[in-house]
Amino acid sequence: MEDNFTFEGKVILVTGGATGIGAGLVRSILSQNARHVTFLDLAEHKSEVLERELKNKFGTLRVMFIKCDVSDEKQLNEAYNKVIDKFHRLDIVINNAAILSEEENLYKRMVDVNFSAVISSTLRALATMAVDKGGSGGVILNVSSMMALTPSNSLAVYSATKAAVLQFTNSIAINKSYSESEVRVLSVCLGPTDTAILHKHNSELFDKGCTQCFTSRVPERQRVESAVKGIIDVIKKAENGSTWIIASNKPPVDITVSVREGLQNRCNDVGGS
Ligand SMILES: NC(=O)C1=CN([C@@H]2O[C@H](COP(=O)(O)OP(=O)(O)OC[C@H]3O[C@@H](n4cnc5c(N)ncnc54)[C@H](O)[C@@H]3O)[C@@H](O)[C@H]2O)C=CC1
Ligand SMILES: CC/C=C\C[C@H](O)[C@H](O)/C=C/C=C/C=C\C=C\C(=O)C/C=C\CCC(=O)O
Repeated sequence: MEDNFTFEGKVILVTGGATGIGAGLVRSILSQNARHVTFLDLAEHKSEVLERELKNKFGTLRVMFIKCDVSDEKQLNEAYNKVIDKFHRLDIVINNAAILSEEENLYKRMVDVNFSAVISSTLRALATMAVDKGGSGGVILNVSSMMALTPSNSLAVYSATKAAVLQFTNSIAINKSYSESEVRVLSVCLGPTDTAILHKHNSELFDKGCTQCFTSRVPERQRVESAVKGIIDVIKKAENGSTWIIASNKPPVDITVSVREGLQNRCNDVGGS
């Protein structure tokens, strides 16, 4: 890993950048002197408003919105091609876009957007950035949730997609040797954060402590800025394959060992080495 990692001069792609945590990331990264941030989103109007604001503030060449449904591989690949054709490099990809719905007939859409798209984007990012594939190294950060770590009686599919993101990210990080790729593959499990995704889900219940949903205390709802700052800190300092909780307006907590030991303890229980 680079000593004193900074965003200065880097080319970055953020999925789901129109609103919430994604929009916060786009703003924050630009203010840290990134060369360019492309953000992908489906929400055309909100994206265009944000793009206009950021072009005015940082300059027209520093930011670009591409309308893209990340679950559509063709659209996703075209978006990657556009960035690479323009800048001939890519340094950081943040796979942040996701949806949350409790409607049973939307479960396939949730799997496609929250999980399959993260696989497609991670594999494309690795193929582009890995040193052993002709790239110049980089960082891929996949956004999971604390819901990946605890059973949920109301958000089974959403939680499962986030658990899948976590397991996929950690497996890819081990599979692709950092010494060859020089791409750090990271995951964060965010706690409840004040954005539309949370507002849409049981906001009232949540504010009462969500006692029906969880066996113990739910983390305090955090500000978007705290989630954004946490993700930026993780990108700057985290080791390949590490997993971090960012919750309750606190600094990121490294849970890599707990995530790995959970599995190891179970292997020990059944007599594994
Ligand atoms: N807000 C919270 O309490 C938590 C959020 N997270 C995760 O943080 C990430 C960001 O979510 P928030 O900012 O909270 O929600 P949000 O709903 O404000 O942002 C999600 C963005 O993704 C975009 N998007 C959705 N489907 C898309 C698609 N098919 N293609 C392209 N863009 C698409 C939306 O238009 C939106 O701009 C998500 O991965 C979410 O699961 C994790 C834990 C807690
Ligand atoms: C590492 C977890 C350790 C212990 C679990 C605790 O016992 C406790 O049960 C943890 C609860 C964690 C809850 C986390 C999030 C709750 C979120 C919501 O209620 C809102 C739902 C969805 C918003 C989107 C999202 O969180 O991904």
